[in-house]
Amino acid sequence: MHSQFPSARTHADARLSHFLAKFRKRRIRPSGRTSADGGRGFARARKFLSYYRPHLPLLLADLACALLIAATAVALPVCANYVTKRLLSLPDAPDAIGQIYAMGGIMLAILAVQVLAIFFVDYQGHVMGARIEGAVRKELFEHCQKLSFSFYDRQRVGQLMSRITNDSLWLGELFHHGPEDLSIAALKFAGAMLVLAFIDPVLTAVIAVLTPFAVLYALHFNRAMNVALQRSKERIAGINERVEDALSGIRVVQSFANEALEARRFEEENQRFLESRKDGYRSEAWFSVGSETFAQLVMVIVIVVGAVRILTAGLSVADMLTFLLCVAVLVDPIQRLANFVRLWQEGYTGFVRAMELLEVAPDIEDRPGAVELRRATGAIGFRDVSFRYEEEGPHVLSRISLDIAPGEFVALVGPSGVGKSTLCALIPRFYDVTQGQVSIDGLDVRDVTLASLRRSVGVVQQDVYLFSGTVAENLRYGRPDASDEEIMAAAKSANAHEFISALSNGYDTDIGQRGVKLSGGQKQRLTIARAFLKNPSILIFDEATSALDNESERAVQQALLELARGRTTIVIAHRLSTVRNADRILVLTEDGIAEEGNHDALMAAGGFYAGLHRQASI
Ligand SMILES: Nc1ncnc2c1ncn2[C@@H]1O[C@H](COP(=O)(O)OP(=O)(O)OP(=O)(O)O)[C@@H](O)[C@H]1O
Repeated sequence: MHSQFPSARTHADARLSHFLAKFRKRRIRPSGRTSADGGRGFARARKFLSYYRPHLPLLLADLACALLIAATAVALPVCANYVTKRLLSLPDAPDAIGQIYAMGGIMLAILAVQVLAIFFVDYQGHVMGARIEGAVRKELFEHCQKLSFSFYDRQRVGQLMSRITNDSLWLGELFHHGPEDLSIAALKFAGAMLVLAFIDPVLTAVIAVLTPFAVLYALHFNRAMNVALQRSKERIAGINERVEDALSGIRVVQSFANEALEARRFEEENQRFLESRKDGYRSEAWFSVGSETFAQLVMVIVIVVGAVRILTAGLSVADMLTFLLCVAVLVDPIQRLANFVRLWQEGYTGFVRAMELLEVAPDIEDRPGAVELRRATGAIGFRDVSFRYEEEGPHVLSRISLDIAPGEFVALVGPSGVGKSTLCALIPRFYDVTQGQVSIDGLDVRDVTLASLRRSVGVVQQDVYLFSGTVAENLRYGRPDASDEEIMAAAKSANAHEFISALSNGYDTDIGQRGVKLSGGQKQRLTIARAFLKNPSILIFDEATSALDNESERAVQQALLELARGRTTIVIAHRLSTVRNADRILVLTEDGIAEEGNHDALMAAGGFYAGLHRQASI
């Protein structure tokens, strides 16, 4: 059964225009400015560092271990130099063998320290990274909960999910390896160069000259990898969006037999993702080849130049051996940096995407000094209210003024798309008025805290949304601390107890995702029971227009009347029976509130409402 009121535009039209309105809105990247922006880059760097604050002791221990790893790595060639240069040159000294064993012992002790430090860094460092990653994900999720309806009108859920889940996967590695790899690499490099400079400054200078070329090469491919990774993150978000859309709407997909179409669309996204991955891997391969070549090149140069200097400049074989050992220590930071750069790219692009989302300020927030709305009596006032969804868009509501008394039951009727739902959405501040004022108990809704406002207003929407889980869990959403008895009482008041008891596990029955295992009328009664538990002073009920059989409709109707008792109620009414019960009927048209009064008065006036009613009765 459809709405008993014929509409100026059909519902299908209204939904289509909703859809088009949404589509027309430019989907922006969450941040209006680019990540290249300098000031923002600085703020992000500070934000990045701030995540370490709760883990400072662990970070310091991590850095101390990094220092130990670097120091022990450089110490081993120095010990080798001592053994080869000092002890082997005096093989006849009485304690030479003993000293060699002693040096062996020292080197084993150094190795033991190194192993312990590596273990600490690997284990505790990763734990720290994972904790920070969890904190960022939590912050993202909590932030998303605060963003307003208008934000979600513009964004796609699949894309947002990708930012919260996929993109944050590398953050832990980044936060862990960032300080550790950089400090180990820098310390090892500096330590090895220092030892090398002591042994042979000329050979060291040759290596020092080569290093900037390696750095420039790395920076070049670093940038290419960055671009490719950013793109592939956007594309995996596109895949997420497709999956979310196609699986959430699987019933529509299958009923239109459009599985092949969806598969084709998915494959397009999949291919685009693959292409961006390929670009990334190409840059990565060039990068690895370059760093590996540099390492090998240094080794060859040391062997050749070192050998020449043994013959011509009196460099000892022991020094040459130490030199080669030091070059191995020197090459490690270069390879470590190469790995780190890849990791940095993955992690940092994810971090930037996370920050872009965190930088979106909720446009509906508590004003400074907002007061608690104590148990409201439920008087609602609209003063000269105008509203439009977009800055440049048309006004949906123009200069509406209206007073609703505490406890009044008001039915809102009118053609589809004139703004009935929009008008109601302004009361709990799902959107803020463009002009004018909405008040509850004489207080501007913008002057009270959002939490207390939304506690006072219960909304039962036409598009029933239930969460996966059991019946009881869904009901408890209305009041998390409700007892089992209270839940049952609410279900009884909402005419839902009987059908719930008949389910296989009663209140513990799993209702499937979004309540797919329940009928439309049953779902609506559950949401009414949820509102009973919430017990708000003001109730907004967007009556379902979809088919409910007579019995279901009666059950929902009774539940609604029961729920409305003692509270201010606004029903966006589609059924004659609801309208008849109302204290006052408001007819909203494109020109504003065209008529108001009770059923009899409006019928007697013979205006728009009477016309609608007559058509509906035919
Ligand atoms: N989130 C939105 N963004 C942009 N435009 C919107 C949005 N929601 C609604 N609109 C537009 O605002 C107008 C009023 O919509 P609203 O849903 O308030 O009408 P309604 O009278 O409740 O319709 P119905 O009876 O069909 O539910 C419509 O033209 C609609 O396209």
